[in-house]
Amino acid sequence: MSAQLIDGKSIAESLQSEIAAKVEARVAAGHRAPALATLLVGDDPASHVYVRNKRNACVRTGIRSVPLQFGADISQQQLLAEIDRLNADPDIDGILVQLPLPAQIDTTTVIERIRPDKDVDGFHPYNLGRLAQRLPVLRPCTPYGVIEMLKRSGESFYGRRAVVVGASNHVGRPMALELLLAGATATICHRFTRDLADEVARAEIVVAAVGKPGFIRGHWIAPGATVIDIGINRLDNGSLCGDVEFDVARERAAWITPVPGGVGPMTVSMLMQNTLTAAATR
Ligand SMILES: Nc1nc(=O)c2c([nH]1)NC[C@@H]1CN(c3ccc(C(=O)N[C@@H](CCC(=O)O)C(=O)O)cc3)C=[N+]21
Repeated sequence: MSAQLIDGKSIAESLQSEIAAKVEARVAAGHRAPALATLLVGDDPASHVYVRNKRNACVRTGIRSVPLQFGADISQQQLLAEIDRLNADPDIDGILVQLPLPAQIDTTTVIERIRPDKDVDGFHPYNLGRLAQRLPVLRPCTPYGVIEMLKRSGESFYGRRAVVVGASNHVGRPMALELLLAGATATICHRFTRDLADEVARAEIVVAAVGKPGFIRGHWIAPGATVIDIGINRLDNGSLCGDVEFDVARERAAWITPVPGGVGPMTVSMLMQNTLTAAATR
């Protein structure tokens, strides 16, 4: 049996239409359009796809995009001064600093400088802490997108065994917190996990967030499982692939997300949602 594909791209598009309607209603009620400032430092080629997709999503939802670009040699102090300016600007609702940053800049210092109520990435310790305490405000876009995608495909979480592979601050950890909030039994696996194949084989929901092409072997997947692939790996031939050995996994899973066209577009839609939320709670 071959798994059903979860069409993240089309779910993300429906979500953007709903966000567009809400933005339009706000504007009709006399508010200005929500505004998102994005700060791109240097030019990491991998950032371009994401930046382009964000720009398109802003156009589709009616969110005002304020793109700011800086040379790779900008000092930390200069970048922090930009954030301070945007923090204080009443016409800006959301601030996103594209990661990774060049080596002279300390990422934690930068993230912690963004006002929590403008932190549309949901990376600030305030927002992660709120999620950990079941009181989410601005939620990290990728994990939030995975939950929204599964809800909209009619999947339930209560009591289900979910295994997240990857324990990063921005994806794996908040993913486990989201699954826990949704009622799943959440396990996080990482580089010191002793028997990864066993952990994955026990999972009814597998979420891969490793950043290594084909790292999750298809034969590990339990028959009938739901497989969510967060990996976005660019191969030498220019194509994108996920962390899951897709062709084998899809013959065992009941539901699986493709790469591209799965979680990536959902991340972008949740960024639009967070920007709208930030504007509405201003
Ligand atoms: N502060 C910050 N926040 C982020 O959320 C963030 C970041 N920095 N740095 C880079 C990563 C990567 N990321 C992507 C999100 C969506 C797609 C995406 O839309 N992918 C599509 C497009 C594929 C294509 O057209 O090639 C897909 O998977 O179908 C890609 C990459 C967000 N990131």
